[in-house]
Amino acid sequence: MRVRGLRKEYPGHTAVDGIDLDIHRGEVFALLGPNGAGKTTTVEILEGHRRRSAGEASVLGVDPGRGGRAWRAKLGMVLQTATDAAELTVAESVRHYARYYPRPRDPEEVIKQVGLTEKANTRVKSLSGGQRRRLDVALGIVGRPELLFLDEPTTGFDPEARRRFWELIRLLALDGTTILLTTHYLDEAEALADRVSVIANGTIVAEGSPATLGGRAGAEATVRWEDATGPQERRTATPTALVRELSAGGGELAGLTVTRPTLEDTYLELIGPHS
Ligand SMILES: Nc1ncnc2c1ncn2[C@@H]1O[C@H](COP(=O)(O)OP(=O)(O)OP(=O)(O)O)[C@@H](O)[C@H]1O
Repeated sequence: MRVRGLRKEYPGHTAVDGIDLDIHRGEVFALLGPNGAGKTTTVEILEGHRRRSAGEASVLGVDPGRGGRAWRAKLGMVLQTATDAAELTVAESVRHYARYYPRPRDPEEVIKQVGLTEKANTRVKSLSGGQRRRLDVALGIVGRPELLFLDEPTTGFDPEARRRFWELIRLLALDGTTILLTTHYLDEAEALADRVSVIANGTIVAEGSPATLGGRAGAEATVRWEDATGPQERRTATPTALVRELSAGGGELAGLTVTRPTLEDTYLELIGPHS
């Protein structure tokens, strides 16, 4: 996927203000950013659901503004707003969706992968919020997409469902599926994404791997410990040397921790000036 200078103007408001993206085949890419940053608008343009005001975009080699049926069949989507077929059962919904695609996955297998086997014969309207979201994921992947868009896919998931979903995404990525994900969960981005972009006010403010974003890899460590006078804290680029110096007397250092900025710390620092 290649995007250059993407813009979206609404009356009196620029939602996306010149975004460039390169997402390679088989890559898991996460878009991060505060509410209203322009993530969903960007994703919807790339899915062919929204017209752009300016810029270039190529998604699986096709301009998403002009993608036809064959192009659409190669995409999978989990949108923010749930699909509505409340009277059908889970199994009926997934089977129904599978029929739209030339090479669908086995619906029963997909239902199992999202952990809904026990609910296969339950009507969609009777599912809990998190179960409903898992069904959305099932519908997004049943067509065996080459490119999968996931817009805040795990909102409402319990922790176990989230871990299970992460496993599923890793399997899909191993299988060669390209994945574009938006999320507010920084641990999710860290667990899944090869690369992330941080969007604020419609522009990209940082891009990189979760480990190196915003200079994170080279950031100073914070060393904390306790001595007779109470809790101590020092920031240093050479924590090993500091710990060696502190422990020269041979005793244990009470309460010793060495931490680096988390992805969340880095993210909050990046968007700070924009929020
Ligand atoms: N149809 C619309 N008409 C006018 N403004 C819109 C429309 N859709 C979105 N916007 C505005 O565009 C901006 C970007 O919205 P968008 O939904 O892309 O943000 P987001 O990054 O996905 O946020 P969130 O994290 O809350 O989902 C917001 O200020 C929003 O109010």
